[in-house]
Amino acid sequence: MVNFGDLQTEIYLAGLSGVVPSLPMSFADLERRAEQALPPGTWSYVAGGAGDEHTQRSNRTAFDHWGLVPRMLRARTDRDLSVELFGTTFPTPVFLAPIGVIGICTQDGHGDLATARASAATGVPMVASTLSQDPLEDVASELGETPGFFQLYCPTDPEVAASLVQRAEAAGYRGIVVTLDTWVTGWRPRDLATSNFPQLRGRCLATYFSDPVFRSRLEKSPEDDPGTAILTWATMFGRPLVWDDLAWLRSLTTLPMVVKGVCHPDDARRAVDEGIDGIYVSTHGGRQANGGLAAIDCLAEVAAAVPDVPVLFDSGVRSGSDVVKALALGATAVGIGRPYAYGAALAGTAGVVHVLRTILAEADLLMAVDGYPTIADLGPDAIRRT
Ligand SMILES: Cc1cc2nc3c(=O)[nH]c(=O)nc-3n(C[C@H](O)[C@H](O)[C@H](O)COP(=O)(O)O)c2cc1C
Ligand SMILES: O=C(O)C(=O)c1ccccc1
Repeated sequence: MVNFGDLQTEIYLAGLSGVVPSLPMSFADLERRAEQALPPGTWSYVAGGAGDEHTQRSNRTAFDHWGLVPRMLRARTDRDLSVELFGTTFPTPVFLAPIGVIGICTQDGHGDLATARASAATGVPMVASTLSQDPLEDVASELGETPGFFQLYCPTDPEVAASLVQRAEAAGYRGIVVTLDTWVTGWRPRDLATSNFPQLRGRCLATYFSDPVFRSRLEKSPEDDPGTAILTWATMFGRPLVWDDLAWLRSLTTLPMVVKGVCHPDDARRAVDEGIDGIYVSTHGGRQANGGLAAIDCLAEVAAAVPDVPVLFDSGVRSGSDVVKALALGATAVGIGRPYAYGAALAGTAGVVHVLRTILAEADLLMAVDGYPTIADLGPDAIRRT
């Protein structure tokens, strides 16, 4: 297992032999190099967001108006970053957020597998997207000892939805994350300007195309008639989910079920009342709705509303200090999104591992310096709005 805290020592010691890191040490550098590494269409799809990207920017800038409060004389060398999620203890409080085009972010076109290998190497769980270049079973088989979760984009066809969930369960995923904020695609000027939507070009549909129920809806197989298969996918992609659907969704599996995209405490409370096991606060990285609140500003209120279930969080996390702030505001675990896609673009599995190690090493050192040796120490007193 990778040791996160040792990264700083490792880098300085290597420097004594004249070796400097080949991969970026700051998010700004990572982003710049990923832009050079990715094909332009993939870059704008990943980096872009909805509308004029105000929400996407706010997801980032909002972290700046939260400040951690340093506490002294609480130094400890036996720091513990582990968290418990649905009965499993994970070594760190971060996870890999679902990224539907991670498959095409690596040069070999198997970025989902590369990410799963990074998850296996680090113990950082992956939330595998419905939209993958390799079928969900193949992704699961690369996860090694690290438990994974499956993210469901609920299709309009209920039997296809049930099939996807059953396959995820059979493949060994430990929970289902149902994304609620993407039953239609947000207005994305960068992609519209280039008429580029990767899935409509047949990318990242392997889980669908390998699904027996989806295939039964086609006259010809996706191999024989990919055009019709893609259009059929596009027609059934997003079920307009309403509260009345929740009991049915919940009945599809006995695995823990998490709902993603919740930003209002009433929605969180109601979902938990209706049997949902975890709440995932997210604004989808500002890719879906523009003109909204920053996700980090929604977190504390949602977390306070559902004290008895895990609260996952993503949107705008770029550094270890962002992770620590989200934990202090009530997250149980914090999702890394675009940064690992950029790591994958630069160096596949090694790039994803590098991004996770840098973020976690910074989080660990920050907790050390600021006097919060364990995650349990990071309560509301640890953070203030400036
Ligand atoms: C290129 C891209 C593809 C994504 N695909 C999915 C997906 O398939 N399912 C999903 O629930 N969220 C998806 N997301 C949203 C992420 O899970 C996460 O909410 C978002 O990336 C967080 O914002 P950040 O990357 O700016 O931190 C995607 C995000 C990006 C950037
Ligand atoms: O790009 C996304 O964020 C995403 O997850 C998605 C995938 C398919 C349709 C709409 C959004």
